[in-house]
Amino acid sequence: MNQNQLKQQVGQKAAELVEDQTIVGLGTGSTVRYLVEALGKRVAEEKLNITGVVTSNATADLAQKCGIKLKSVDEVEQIDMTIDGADEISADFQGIKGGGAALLFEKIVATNSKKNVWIVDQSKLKKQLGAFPLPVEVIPYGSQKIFERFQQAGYQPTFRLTADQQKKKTDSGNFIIDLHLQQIENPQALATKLIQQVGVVEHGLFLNLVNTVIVGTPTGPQVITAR
Ligand SMILES: O=C(CO)[C@H](O)[C@H](O)COP(=O)(O)O
Repeated sequence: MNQNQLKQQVGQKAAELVEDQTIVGLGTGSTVRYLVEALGKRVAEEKLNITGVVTSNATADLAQKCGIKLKSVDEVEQIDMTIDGADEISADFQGIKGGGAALLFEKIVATNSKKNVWIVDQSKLKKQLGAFPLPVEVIPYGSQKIFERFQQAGYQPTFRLTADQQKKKTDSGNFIIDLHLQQIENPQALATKLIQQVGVVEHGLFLNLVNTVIVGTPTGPQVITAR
């Protein structure tokens, strides 16, 4: 099974977990794409009555095409369950997200959800976080100064660029600086340091947010729940 097939497997499995009459947070990325398509199918075939709260314009476009009705996070009291992808997950269920530049809305939706589930292929499971570059969303004004401070701290930053070499803009019009850290010894301490930096809007460390992960493996999806 290739990586895409594993992503499809967990996207479809997660769609089965969604109950009728619930409010569902919909993450962003290629794995979530399969989830949204499978949910759209359930809406059409089973008349499943759900409301989606999206985490990006890309997911909003897809969900609308799939016939899923949407509300913004501010229009709902609470989200019953959010299902999202991840870039890395450590053994203690901490994660890095933001590979798709949607980390800000993803974290807002996740922190307003009763339950968070991540869907990943098995390559995303790691002993320790940090091999995947850690995305940090920064406001454009002063972003060069933040970049230089990250350089001085030894974080090996790079601005994320578009295909035509422009600084990538998030759905909120911010830039992404990716930190090439290799290993993150203390995710909580780093998270605290980053968020204290003026101009940093959010970072891709998602800590203590998830307790269920569905992992795609060649022998089928495995649901792992934190103790
Ligand atoms: O955090 C994200 C977007 O900001 C994605 O969930 C993460 O990058 C995983 O993406 P994919 O499912 O395409 O591997």
